[in-house]
Amino acid sequence: RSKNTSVLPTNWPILHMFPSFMVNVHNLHDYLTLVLIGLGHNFRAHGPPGTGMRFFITCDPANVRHIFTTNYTNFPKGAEFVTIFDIKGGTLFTVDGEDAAAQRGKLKSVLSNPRMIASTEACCRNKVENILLPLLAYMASTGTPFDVQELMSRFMFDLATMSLFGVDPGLLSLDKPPMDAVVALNTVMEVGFFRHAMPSCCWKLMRWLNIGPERKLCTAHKVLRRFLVEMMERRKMEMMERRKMEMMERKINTYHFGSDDEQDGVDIMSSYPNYVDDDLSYAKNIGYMLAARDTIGTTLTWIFYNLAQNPNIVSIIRSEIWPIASCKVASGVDAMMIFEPNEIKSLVYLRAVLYETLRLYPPAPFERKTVAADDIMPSGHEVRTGDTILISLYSLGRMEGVWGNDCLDYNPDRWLSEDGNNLRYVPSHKFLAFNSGPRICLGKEIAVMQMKTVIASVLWNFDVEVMEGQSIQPKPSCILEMKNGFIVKLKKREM
Ligand code: HEM
Repeated sequence: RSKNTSVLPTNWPILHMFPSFMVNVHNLHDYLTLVLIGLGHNFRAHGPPGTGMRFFITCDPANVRHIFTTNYTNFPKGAEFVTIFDIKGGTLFTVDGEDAAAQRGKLKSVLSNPRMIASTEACCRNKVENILLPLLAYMASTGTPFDVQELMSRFMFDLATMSLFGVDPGLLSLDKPPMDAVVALNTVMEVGFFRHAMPSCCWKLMRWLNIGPERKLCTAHKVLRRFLVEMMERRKMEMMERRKMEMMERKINTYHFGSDDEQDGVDIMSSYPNYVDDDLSYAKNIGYMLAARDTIGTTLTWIFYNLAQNPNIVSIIRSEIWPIASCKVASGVDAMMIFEPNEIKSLVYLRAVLYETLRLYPPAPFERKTVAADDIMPSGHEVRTGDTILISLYSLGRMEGVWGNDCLDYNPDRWLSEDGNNLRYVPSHKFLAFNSGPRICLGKEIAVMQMKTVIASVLWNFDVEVMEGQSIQPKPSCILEMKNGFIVKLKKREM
């Protein structure tokens, strides 16, 4: 991959590099990658005068370590990020400093509570066994092509809502119920991308006039508010029902030794008993839905896409699963094999497949930080107070200087130790998909468990056939979804 100077953005008088980025906005991640290759992992870009757009764009691991770990207090998310994601305002996803530390501490203890982990595992496993696999078996028996991205989006939406509210909205179903709230979440991420790319005065004017993407976002807010209110109501009803049942059971069983504590639900809302229906709670719930749903749903789709191009890797995954499968009996009408999260936890090659997908297709393709005080990057670049730093995770995973000359090949082996039995250590400033430093993702192990459960169960029971003539490309959004989805057909495996 020689340095191609023809892709470098033209530095126009007045408009600077703004036109080059606007022309390539439909393909921004790949365009940025080419520019970062051409300019040695870092460059500076300015918007038109008066817009305050002063960017330093990087995918240099040494700079990443400096920004996310060594000097991270100097690189907060910043006020502009908060206005861009005003929907998540005041939550962990937009704040810094002590406020972030307090919210993070609380959420970390909620997500690492063993009862919460057990409940998340059970929800995922049951959803795969009772809904996902039978639905896929039906698709296979009727030879119906379907969009993996839509299916995974429905699946993850149900799981994220269940872990938040303890209520299953039931979007993953043969009847394909309307997915307005899913579309609304996607709109939040698409309009977020648009806001990142535009001078803030432009999108703020559009918001004031309620036109274009801002109008779409306004409608999305209304849909999401309605959805969250409905989920809270359903949660209340279901909890009342549960309590009634428990009381009846207590009357019947005079030897009941359980405490009230043990009867409490294990969804996330139960850990926030002082819930009030205000803007902050709304923002927290939306933030959680975006963190837990979009990331995994998107990654699962890219995994199936990559595996479809690499049947040899599918065979290796099946060989790794075989010792577990050979001790089990298939269940259900369609005789399918389901794998317990605990059984597949230690599968090293399957984890390498997830990481290899996240390297090339990180669901959060870029991070945005602000410079609090003038600083010099390890690369030697100076940054000034108020500058915006964009870190391209998408490009970082595709740099020859970081991953070697096969950086564009899909090769899970690169994650394995020499004997293939363990994972190789790769520092998070090189593999940034789950973020790095004190703000590293809090849901990494939950995500790995859910993705492994889905991939192992689907690959063991089905062969995946990709429909021809598709154009696979990322959508311009803050989440790396596919623009046109990914259509496949399934065939039940004979065993
Ligand atoms: C493939 C799956 C996932 C990926 C690639 C991923 C990636 C990330 C990234 C890049 C961030 C930093 C975001 C930012 O700074 O703006 C982040 C933060 C976070 N993630 Fe994840 N995530 C995944 C799944 C999850 C899940 C399932 C949960 C919850 C169960 C979760 C909870 C969080 C939380 C709470 C934060 C905020 C941490 C903080 O700001 O201190 N993530 N994640």
